[in-house]
Amino acid sequence: MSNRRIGVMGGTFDPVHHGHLVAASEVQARFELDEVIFVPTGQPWQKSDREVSAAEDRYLMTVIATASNPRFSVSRVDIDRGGPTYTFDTLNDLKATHPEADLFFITGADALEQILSWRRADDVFGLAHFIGVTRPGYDLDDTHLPPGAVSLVEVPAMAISSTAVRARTASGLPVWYLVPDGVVQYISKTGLYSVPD
Ligand SMILES: Nc1ncnc2c1ncn2[C@@H]1O[C@H](COP(=O)(O)OP(=O)(O)OP(=O)(O)O)[C@@H](O)[C@H]1O
Ligand SMILES: O=C(O)c1ccc[n+]([C@@H]2O[C@H](COP(=O)([O-])O)[C@@H](O)[C@H]2O)c1
Repeated sequence: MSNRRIGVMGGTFDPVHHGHLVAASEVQARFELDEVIFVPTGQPWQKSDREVSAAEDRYLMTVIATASNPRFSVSRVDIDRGGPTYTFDTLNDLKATHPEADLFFITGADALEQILSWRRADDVFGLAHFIGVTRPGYDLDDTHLPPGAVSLVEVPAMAISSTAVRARTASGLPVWYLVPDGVVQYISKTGLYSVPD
């Protein structure tokens, strides 16, 4: 029997949006993945220059956003480990719980650009095959990465960022259709991203 094929979509997801979901869905189909596990970060250490929402809010929004897709699930490994999140740890933890699986780590073009600055960057490529996906505004390039370690995939262009969703909410602009309906409702119910009066 062939190994189970598991996609891993790591992100801060503050909040999760349709850019993340479309990328995961496209890679799932193209690479015939059995499932895609979304892994919200604990502390995203390369975003330490800004406030990041509570891990539980980011986790719950990711659960809400992925609940309707039977091939999507959400893992708490990075949140429960505590401390700064390193993909080296994420992949080792997922390998321990899924020893028979082949892992495929999905990243947008912007994250792919930064990979050599990650902790133990040389070692992460031995733990998963990396899949870089297109993102409007960024060049998708893997010439800085080990040959054969990365596949590049064009996904439907979604010019959406979590930064824009937070900024729109703070300015009172709608975020309907940028994030799933349940996430719009979660943001509104909790007051996340609103500027206090
Ligand atoms: N619109 C998009 N299209 C393709 N990939 C995306 C898109 N948005 C995010 N990604 C990828 O999803 C992963 C998680 O992204 P992240 O949670 O940091 O979202 P973000 O929109 O970049 O957030 P922020 O604006 O807060 O920096 C990264 O690999 C990122 O490159
Ligand atoms: O391993 C690292 O040092 C590292 C540094 C920055 C980002 N990452 C991972 O890259 C993914 C996208 O991160 P971000 O910050 O763009 O949301 C997420 O899974 C992070 O844990 C990993």
